[in-house]
Amino acid sequence: MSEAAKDVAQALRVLVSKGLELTGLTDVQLLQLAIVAAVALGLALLLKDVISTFLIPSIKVELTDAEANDKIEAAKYQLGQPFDKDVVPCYDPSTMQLLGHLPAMSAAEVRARIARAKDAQKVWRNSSFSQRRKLLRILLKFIIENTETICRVSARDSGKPLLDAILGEVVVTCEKIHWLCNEGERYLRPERRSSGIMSFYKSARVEFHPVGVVGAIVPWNYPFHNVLNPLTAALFAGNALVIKVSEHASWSTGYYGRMISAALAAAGAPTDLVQFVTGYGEAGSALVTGGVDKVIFVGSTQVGKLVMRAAAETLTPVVLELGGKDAVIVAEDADLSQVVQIVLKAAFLNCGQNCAGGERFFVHDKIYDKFLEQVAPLVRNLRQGNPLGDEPVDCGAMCMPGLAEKVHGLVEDAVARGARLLAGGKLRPAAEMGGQFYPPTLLADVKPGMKIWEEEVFGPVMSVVRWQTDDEVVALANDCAFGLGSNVFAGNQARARAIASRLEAGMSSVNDFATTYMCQSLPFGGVKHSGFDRFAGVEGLRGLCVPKAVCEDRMPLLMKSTIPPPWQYPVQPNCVAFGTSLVAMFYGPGLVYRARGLAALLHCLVFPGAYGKKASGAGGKPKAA
Ligand SMILES: NC(=O)c1ccc[n+]([C@@H]2O[C@H](COP(=O)([O-])OP(=O)(O)OC[C@H]3O[C@@H](n4cnc5c(N)ncnc54)[C@H](O)[C@@H]3O)[C@@H](O)[C@H]2O)c1
Repeated sequence: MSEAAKDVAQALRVLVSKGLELTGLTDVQLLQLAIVAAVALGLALLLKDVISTFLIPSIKVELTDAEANDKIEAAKYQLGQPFDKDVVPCYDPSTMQLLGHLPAMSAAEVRARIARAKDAQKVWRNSSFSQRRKLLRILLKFIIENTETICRVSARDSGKPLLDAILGEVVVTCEKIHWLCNEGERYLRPERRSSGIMSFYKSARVEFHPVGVVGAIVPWNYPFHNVLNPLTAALFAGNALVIKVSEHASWSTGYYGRMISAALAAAGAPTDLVQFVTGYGEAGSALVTGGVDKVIFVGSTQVGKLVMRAAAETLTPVVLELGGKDAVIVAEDADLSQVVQIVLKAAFLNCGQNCAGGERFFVHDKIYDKFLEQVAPLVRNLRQGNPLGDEPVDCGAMCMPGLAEKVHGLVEDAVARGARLLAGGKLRPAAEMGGQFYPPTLLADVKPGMKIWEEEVFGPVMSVVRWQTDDEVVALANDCAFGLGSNVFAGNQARARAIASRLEAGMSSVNDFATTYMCQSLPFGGVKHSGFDRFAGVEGLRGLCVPKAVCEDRMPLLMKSTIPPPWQYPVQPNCVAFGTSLVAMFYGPGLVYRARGLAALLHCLVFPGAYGKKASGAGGKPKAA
């Protein structure tokens, strides 16, 4: 036991014996008392928790037939079927069943929605953090009570298996709400900063004011999380949100939108605070230029550039969360029994339709064959089909029409240029498969020069690359236009960390995959063609605010700013000498400079007449006597 620990133990002994002396209790009685007190405290905390949970209002959301029963038969949607350009047709990509139509909004409708959100935000910006937490807790309670329905609706809209919906739609959303409720206020409260040397008598702080109306434009891969992600942060920061959902996954916003309206009403928030925009690129473009105060764009690099160009017209700030092509590096000493199942999830969760999805798997030469031997049969045995059918499936459908064909083109090109196809890789038309599917595919010996080396796949393809030295794998991984996430597995964690630190990416997970997103305190975002600025985490939350710098007198009765006499208009001949001596006194490198500065300052004040008549102060030097 260390000396310090011995001292503490001795102090405790003295305290207990004094306590026994004072109360007249035996040590057994004291122990009993302590146990009773601990149990009472535990019960009180439990009761508080039960009461506060009970006090969170519950909301009810009526379901339409198609939302309540995903087995009902509906007319089939034919790809390429002509339709009115004023509507967005919604269909289930796993079955091609037509789910309905939503309006393709005009620019005028988008602007009207922004105006409604603006009015609502004028009220909401004054809401307290406890009211904002209440809103989030209402949503969280609803999500917990309706997890399966939320996942089924998402599965129908986007074709993902229920487990993938739980992981990618619900868990991350709950984690985010939990973080916002627990830590959000801490990062949005005014933050003290140092006031500097010359302003030592001031107090300085940053205040985080809501930007106003946030415009979010989101893709189709996670229809629930893509809405709740910007919504929870934007509203918690005191903003309103206008959100443009993807034309390829709009149907579920009916259910999610009713959930949000009910939660806003139950929290006493203005119900116009969240506005949905449905439609195509024109509607998204109208949102960018329609008067929102900040744009969060989540989508492809190509469209991200258009958004940035449009936002330049109105000088609207943008966050760009764009494509990714994440590297997963596996070193020769990695624990394959851990790695194999993780890399399968990295490649095939949500059928590979993840921005931060594993696309490039760099496996060390020494374990390359063993890795492929273990992974290949598992990929071949992945079951694919309708996630809401009678048989369980591991992989679902491709949400976006035409994506399966695009992915297949990349696979064919890689095979033609020497890649080995070890699983999948066969395109079967939607009519034959009953839905838009592309099989889980494994490609070995992928190399630079293949299209798949450069382009984002956004589909169920695991491309495996061989490497030998750490320098080589870093160079290979960085040979990429994208830089969103990155992942390194090695038995030696320090080596994994060292490799990760050299990767050009916005995020790195060491001995895990994309785990940074489960830490909602961390920022999410990329470098290079994966975009810029950050969403999520402290940085993302504060990014939804205007960071206003405020400075005021620390003790106004004792000291306040006044312009020193030499600097008052008309300025005095000693004004420059006064300035130079002040600079030396405050910022001089060491005591000698500072003392000289002080002496010069005193001279300046005591003998102002020594500085001539000119305001220039003759270079700060006293005139010759
Ligand atoms: N970095 C991230 O956080 C993240 C997350 C998910 C997806 N993504 C990326 O999204 C892409 C897939 O999604 P997608 O196919 O829906 O992307 P996309 O860029 O085609 O569309 C995204 C959204 O932008 C809208 N849009 C289209 N043209 C527009 C315009 N001119 N102005 C404004 N909005 C416009 C679309 O209607 C849609 O709502 C992939 O590249 C993927 O990596 C990135």
